Amino acid sequence: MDSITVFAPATVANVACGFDIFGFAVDNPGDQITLTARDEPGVRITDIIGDEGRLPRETSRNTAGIAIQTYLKHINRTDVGVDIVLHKQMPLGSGMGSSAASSVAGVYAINELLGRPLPIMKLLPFAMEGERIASGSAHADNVAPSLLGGFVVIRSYQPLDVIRIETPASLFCTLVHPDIEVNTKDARFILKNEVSLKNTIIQMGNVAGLIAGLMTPDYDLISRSLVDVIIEPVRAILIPEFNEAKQAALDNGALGCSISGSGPSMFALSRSAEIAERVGAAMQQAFLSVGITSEAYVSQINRQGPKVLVGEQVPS
Ligand SMILES: Nc1ncnc2c1ncn2[C@@H]1O[C@H](COP(=O)(O)OP(=O)(O)OP(=O)(O)O)[C@@H](O)[C@H]1O
Ligand SMILES: N[C@@H](CCO)C(=O)O
Repeated sequence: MDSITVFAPATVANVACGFDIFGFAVDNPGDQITLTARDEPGVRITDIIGDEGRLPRETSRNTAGIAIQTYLKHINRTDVGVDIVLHKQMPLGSGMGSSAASSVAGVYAINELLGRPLPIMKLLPFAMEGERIASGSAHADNVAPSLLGGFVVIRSYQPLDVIRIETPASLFCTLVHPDIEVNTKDARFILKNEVSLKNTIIQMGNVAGLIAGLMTPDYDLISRSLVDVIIEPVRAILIPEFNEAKQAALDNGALGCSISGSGPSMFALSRSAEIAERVGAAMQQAFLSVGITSEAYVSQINRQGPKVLVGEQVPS
């Protein structure tokens, strides 16, 4: 095989109470990448479509490029030559894991193109390198769910310990992206370094409650646990109409609603597709009331992660 096209899904990181440790994948949007083998060694970005010229074409500054480069170095295959065409199908600085979707699509595609020398789980550190250049921090709560699919817990970063959690089949996510931009680097910079013992205890209770609620499953427990007393109060000011959009989601039957990743997108979880659609319309209306247009996406938790669109998937 000398060419492959892969799609990697967007993700909701943090999931209210789990800053840097929880994330899940959704069906759409996502990024698409095509890799074509070349005789001459080296990783080259030949085209990026859909970024309005804003993303770095330099391999070592693009999350897809850096993920592929560090992967090839690790497996001692710097002799490999590959051309990258990246189709950005989601906005930058969106809070939907745009930088992560590119790096996951890239590293997954190169591993398949080479006949899968590494198991999927081992690709995670290379995708995390993409996050390091995008936001200054190699956080895994976008790349891990995009790569593995499903709802993921990062129990530890050193050593990396990632667990995939079962979620109820009828759990639906509404993701609303208001047409404004928040840079992850900036959204991390405004966070406080100290947290009170009182808030730590509340947050730990919600973290444990959310996992128990998802695994049982217990929708009321999920609902009670989708609360963030540490990060959301600080970052909410970056999102105009945050409180109104959140209230609209809850009034329309959402189990909970918070910031997706570092924002400005917001997510809500609901018990059915119908409720999730209604919640999305109400949230969009809240943004529109102050003249902010938005896109809404409704899907189940995506359990598949990346998928090969053109080319052959290596059998597992
Ligand atoms: N392939 C890529 N896709 C997206 N951003 C990239 C890529 N390569 C490099 N970057 C850089 O990463 C930054 C965007 O990352 P940022 O984390 O702010 O957005 P995001 O990934 O959409 O956010 P979030 O992780 O909150 O969803 C931009 O500065 C951009 O230049
Ligand atoms: N956990 C990261 C995710 C960024 O999408 C943050 O909130 O900064």
